[in-house]
Amino acid sequence: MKKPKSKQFRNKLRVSERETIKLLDSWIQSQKPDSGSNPMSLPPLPSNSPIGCLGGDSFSRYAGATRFDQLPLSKKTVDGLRDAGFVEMTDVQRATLPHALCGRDILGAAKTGSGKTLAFVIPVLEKLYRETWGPEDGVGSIIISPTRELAGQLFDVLKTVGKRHNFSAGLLIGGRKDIDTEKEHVNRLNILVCTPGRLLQHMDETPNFECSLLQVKFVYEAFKKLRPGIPLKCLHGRMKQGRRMGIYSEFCEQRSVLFSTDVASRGLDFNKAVDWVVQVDCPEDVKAYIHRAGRTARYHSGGRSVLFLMPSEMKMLEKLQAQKVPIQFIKANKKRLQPVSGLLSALLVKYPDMQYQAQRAFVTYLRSIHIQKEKEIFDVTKLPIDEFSASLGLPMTPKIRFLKQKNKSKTASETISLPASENSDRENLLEIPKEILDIGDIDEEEMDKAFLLKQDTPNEEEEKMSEITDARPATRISKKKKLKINIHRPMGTRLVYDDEGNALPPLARVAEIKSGNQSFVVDQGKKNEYYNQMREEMKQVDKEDKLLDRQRRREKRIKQKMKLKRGSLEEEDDEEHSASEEEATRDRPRKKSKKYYNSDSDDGERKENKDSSSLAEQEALALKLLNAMHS
Ligand SMILES: Nc1ncnc2c1ncn2[C@@H]1O[C@H](COP(=O)(O)OP(=O)(O)OP(=O)(O)O)[C@@H](O)[C@H]1O
Repeated sequence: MKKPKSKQFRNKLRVSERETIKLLDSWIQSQKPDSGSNPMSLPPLPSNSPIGCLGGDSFSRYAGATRFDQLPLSKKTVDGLRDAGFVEMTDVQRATLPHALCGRDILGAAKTGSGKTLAFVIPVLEKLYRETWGPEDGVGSIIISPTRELAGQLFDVLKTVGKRHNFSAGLLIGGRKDIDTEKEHVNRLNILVCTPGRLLQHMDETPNFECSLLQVKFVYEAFKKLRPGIPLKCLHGRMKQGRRMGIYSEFCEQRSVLFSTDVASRGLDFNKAVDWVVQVDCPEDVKAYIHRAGRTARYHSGGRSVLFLMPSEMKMLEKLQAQKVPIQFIKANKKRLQPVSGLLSALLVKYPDMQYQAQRAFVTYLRSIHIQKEKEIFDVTKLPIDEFSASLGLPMTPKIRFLKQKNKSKTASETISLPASENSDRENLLEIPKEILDIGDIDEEEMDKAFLLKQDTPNEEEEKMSEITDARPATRISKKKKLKINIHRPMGTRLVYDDEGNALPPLARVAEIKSGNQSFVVDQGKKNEYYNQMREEMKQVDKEDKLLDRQRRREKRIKQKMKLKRGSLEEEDDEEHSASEEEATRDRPRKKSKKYYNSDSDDGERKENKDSSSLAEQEALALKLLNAMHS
């Protein structure tokens, strides 16, 4: 058994790691390649050139590197690569890694087997390493693979190259039975390698599985922009532990408002710092209520707590009373209520990025209600969903996908073992027994689900269509094709320009510009009117388009008919022509009787001369006479 490392040794290790990270950061910053440049076009670094810090603030160039050890990588990654036999970089790795390491977004395409996997696995490891991501920091990176077998391969590469790091990682793919075990562990994993369907399943069903930071982040960002005149802070479980502690101590020292998820409700002792605890959503149970409210009135100091409940959640009051929680029921004075939805709509107009945050906040909140067990209190269907959406400033209620998929829960799971020992390098990554890796068929349903997620709000007709196509395998291919096309389709953004030609947010035309600054105020009525008008315009345009299309098709049909008719006439003519030629050469005496057409006939109808045989005889006779005259 390995001797546990002493606290002193661990501290020393941490300090040296922090210094290494500082050095790596300086190296990356000082030598970063120009954005959009191709490192492959630079002369390769000579193999014996010095690497890393060259003294003072000077560092070696890493764009143009040909070997992994010429890049600003952690020793853990370089060692992992070397152990696996990776020394020289492939082209795609040379082209992408210098950009990826300095935090740029990359869209890479290269032929199969060219080494794309390492081109994104290395930056994942390095990013988390330089952020000093630890087990308590939860999910830091998600790698999505279209198929289970590819996900399995990626996971193997990650395990091999990252074996010297201390991250936990998991392979989340469909096709396994017990998802509950996975749900218990997933929030403690640092790197997820998953297929889209399985990821969505966790997003829909796993409590607190939230990888986007969007209940608190939207509310916090929105209030910050509304400038309430008091410092605001935000605390959530997806924050790194160090940052969380920093916010916590700032909040204790400075008079401020802290927006927080339940992460702050347990354990954190704010001392006497908290005057009010405002619970804007219903706690999961009585225990959760007590934990939240318990952040105020610590020790001998006083404090207050207020809880907002929706009418459908009033049963929670009975539960609290049954547990002897002192409650004072307050009915809100409607005159003093100040709706914020108008202000938030204006914010969403001014900061279009926030529209997506608001949508996600809406869906995430409803999902958190949906997955609660106490259904007599938490019933999504009883919530005023449209009002809630409008209260976030959203012009339209987003579609709530998970409500429709209620009973469609897929089977899935795998045995996950968390690292058994801190001392074992190999076990620092989650081990998934290889034999239970499902490398079966490509999961079409997972792919479809992911594509559907991309389509922001499919209309009802499209949904009906997809139900029909689901039921008819023969049309399934065309459905998939359509969805694939949609994925790459540019989003339909409507741009409005001001007099000087500057692009404005979509609702700017119905907004009033506040004098002095560039902020917009959108009147709710005007906005609705605007959308109604747009809808009417679109209906009209649609009608005209359909009419035009019908006309065009009719004309085409007529043309085709005429062509066909002409074609058959010519064909017949040709046939007769060639037939008569053939016969003329083959069998002159049995020459076909001549046909005559009635030139008066407008419709081109042919009339065969009934006296054709006598005419032939007459011709023969005339010929005979002529011959006799010449002879
Ligand atoms: N720098 C390298 N040196 C040596 N071998 C490498 C290097 N990079 C990748 N490989 C090996 O090349 C093979 C293909 O790599 P990888 O699977 O990453 O390719 P890919 O481009 O992702 O392929 P696909 O498009 O088929 O998924 C693997 O066996 C991998 O171990």
